Amino acid sequence: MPQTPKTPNFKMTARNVSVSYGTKLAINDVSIDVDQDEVTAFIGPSGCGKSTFLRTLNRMNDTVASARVTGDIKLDGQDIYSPDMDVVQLRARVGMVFQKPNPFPKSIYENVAYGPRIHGLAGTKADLDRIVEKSLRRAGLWDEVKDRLTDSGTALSGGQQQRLCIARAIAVDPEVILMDEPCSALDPIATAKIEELIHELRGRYAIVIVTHNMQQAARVSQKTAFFHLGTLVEYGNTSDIFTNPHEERTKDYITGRYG
Ligand SMILES: Nc1ncnc2c1ncn2[C@@H]1O[C@H](COP(=O)(O)OP(=O)(O)OP(=O)(O)O)[C@@H](O)[C@H]1O
Repeated sequence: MPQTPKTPNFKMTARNVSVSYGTKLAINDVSIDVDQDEVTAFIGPSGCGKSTFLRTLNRMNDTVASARVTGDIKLDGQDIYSPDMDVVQLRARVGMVFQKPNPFPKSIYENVAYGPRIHGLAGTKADLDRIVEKSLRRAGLWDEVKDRLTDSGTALSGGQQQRLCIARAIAVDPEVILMDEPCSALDPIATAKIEELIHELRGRYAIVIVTHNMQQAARVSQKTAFFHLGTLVEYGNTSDIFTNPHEERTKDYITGRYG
């Protein structure tokens, strides 16, 4: 039976976004919609601008002095580059998980409790305990750490550390989670756990993932964007991008002709 196309439910919209570092143009005129209910993957050869574009979605590029972003990016219709946007609040709403797991050198509990505490999300210690447990459960880590919440987060395995970082992002109740090559430092078993987790989190959060691994993009995402030399070459349903790409450059990349 033919599938009824899903009604789009856009959480973020980017229009004509360009990014330069000094005089070097890293992203040129990219427009994309991020659907609330889907996982969106960014793929493309090294240096094509995937991470740069990802970081525009929660203004992480603000931290790079030479970076200049132009164009228009909206979250629920609100301009995230508007002068009255509270960037701390924005980064709680649009959370981020990095390539290398980066837990704070604090206890497992504190890693997760820190954000809710500074954002005033818990009135009492019992509230905070509940948020910590819920976030660790959602990140698929609770059973492994519930008896050692006071141990240091940095003592966990790499895969557990990455799930702790996901729990830390979840704890402040984000709407969007950006993941910048979240499995590149992990072994295949830890990678499979993160991919499983992405499946479980889909729908609750809009998820955007940068990955070098095309099989991973095919496994975890519903939409794929292919970047090359700072431009968005093709964006569409993951199944179409991998089986029936429209653009020659996409075809060459997914068949391994370059990259
Ligand atoms: N902080 C920075 N300062 C100057 N140039 C930068 C900076 N970050 C990235 N670039 C340049 O911008 C371009 C895009 O880099 P970016 O890291 O976004 O690409 P990428 O597709 O994510 O690459 P990779 O897959 O290797 O991580 C590259 O030419 C890179 O050298």
